[in-house]
Amino acid sequence: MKFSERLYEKLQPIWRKNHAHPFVQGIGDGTLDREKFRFFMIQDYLYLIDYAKLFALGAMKAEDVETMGKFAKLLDSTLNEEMSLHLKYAKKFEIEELEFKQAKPAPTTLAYTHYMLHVGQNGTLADLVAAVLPCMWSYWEIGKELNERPGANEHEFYGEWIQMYSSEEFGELAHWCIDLLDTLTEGKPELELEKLEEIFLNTTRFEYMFWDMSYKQEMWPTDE
Ligand SMILES: Cc1ncc(C[n+]2csc(CCO)c2C)c(N)n1
Repeated sequence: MKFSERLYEKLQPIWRKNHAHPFVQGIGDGTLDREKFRFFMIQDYLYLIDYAKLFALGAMKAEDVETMGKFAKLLDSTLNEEMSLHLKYAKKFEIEELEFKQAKPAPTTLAYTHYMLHVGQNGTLADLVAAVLPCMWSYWEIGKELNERPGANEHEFYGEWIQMYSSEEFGELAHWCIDLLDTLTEGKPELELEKLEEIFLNTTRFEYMFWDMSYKQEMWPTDE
């Protein structure tokens, strides 16, 4: 069994929760409160900055030129393509550039990105890939599912989001990352695989927490 197949089985209960979450359902049927989406976009903008740094770390740790080049491309496309969606949404939701620039990470954003950066900086390339994979894989699955709903990808607010994450380009990205992890884990001892499984599970959990945080627009409780 490929390592990714084993992970796929493990993550099912959390993915079912992700798909059923009112934030995700609200994107799908277009009923999501705009303020919640606005909060999500700003936190996601901060998330992407740190996430992009993981691709820089991936390029550092890559063991061949092809993988290094792919990470470099990903760094570029996260900053210049995926973020352009956020900036487009900023216009729709009247978010000033300054609001992005001055935004501070909520506890879940900070915990999630710092956990990934910790793993990326201190671990192996396989550790790093296990940490970043749930982000790509789960968005692709959610994007595909929502895209199948009649009219969802044409919704005036959330349609573009669905179009982006259900696109072939994002599918290929997720598959590249899955294949890389499978290659890196081939023939590795069980103890090492268990460690990777835990990293993967932690960021899968953080993906759920990110939806939940956004739905609740959760900031620091001490600042309220
Ligand atoms: C919390 C959170 N999780 C996943 C994504 C999706 N995503 C982020 S970077 C990337 C790949 C390269 O751009 C993908 C698919 C997101 N935006 N926010």
